[in-house]
Amino acid sequence: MLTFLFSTVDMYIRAMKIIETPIPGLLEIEPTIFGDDRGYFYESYNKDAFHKAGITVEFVQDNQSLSSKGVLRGLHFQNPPHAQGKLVRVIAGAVLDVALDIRVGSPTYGQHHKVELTGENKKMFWVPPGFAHGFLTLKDDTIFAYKCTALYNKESEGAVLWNDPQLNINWNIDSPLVSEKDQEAPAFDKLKSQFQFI
Ligand SMILES: Cc1cn([C@H]2C[C@H](O)[C@@H](COP(=O)(O)OP(=O)(O)O[C@H]3O[C@H](C)C(=O)[C@H](O)[C@H]3O)O2)c(=O)[nH]c1=O
Repeated sequence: MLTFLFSTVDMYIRAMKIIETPIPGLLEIEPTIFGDDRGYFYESYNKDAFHKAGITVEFVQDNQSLSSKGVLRGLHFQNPPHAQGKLVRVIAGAVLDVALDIRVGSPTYGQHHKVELTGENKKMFWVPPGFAHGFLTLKDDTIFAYKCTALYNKESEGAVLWNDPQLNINWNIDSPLVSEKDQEAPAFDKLKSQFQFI
């Protein structure tokens, strides 16, 4: 029975359910939501629960952004030694969130995983260092919040072109609102990734 309770695919930890993705290391997380006639409560981060789930990282910076519908931010990363792991979620609204494996030597190098994060589903997504990250907002007034395992370091920032056809990411949109910086990001085959798969 214990084995069943702690299967490797869905581990039920006190405050959350961990769901593995086709890319090892990328995890979807469903927190336990406590609802009552006032509304809801949930732990958006619990160090003990995360460490028990194997996410034994320390977060050092929290970020938050507001976007209208049809905004695409990404695909971004910071190069080593400033690489960031990100625990991302949507406080209000909805996004299609994407993480792209840019670790040289990884069996899933160049592959991505998509997940819809919304204020309703309160789902979270753990994106370790070694992935480029981005999202497309699906609703107006979407508030995106995330914890980072390394501080912002502008000089180490890198990006991959969001609609590079070789990545085959289906964003379901032709013309999102993208920053000039993101529109000029290099194609994946021009990326000289500094991340090694270990
Ligand atoms: C990321 C960041 C930005 N900034 C400043 C730099 C710019 O003056 C301004 C907006 O930055 P940017 O246009 O890069 O913001 P996003 O496009 O939302 O970037 C983020 O979007 C994707 C989805 C990510 O995963 C990254 O965490 C991050 O790159 O905030 C800071 O001061 N600190 C920071 O940590």
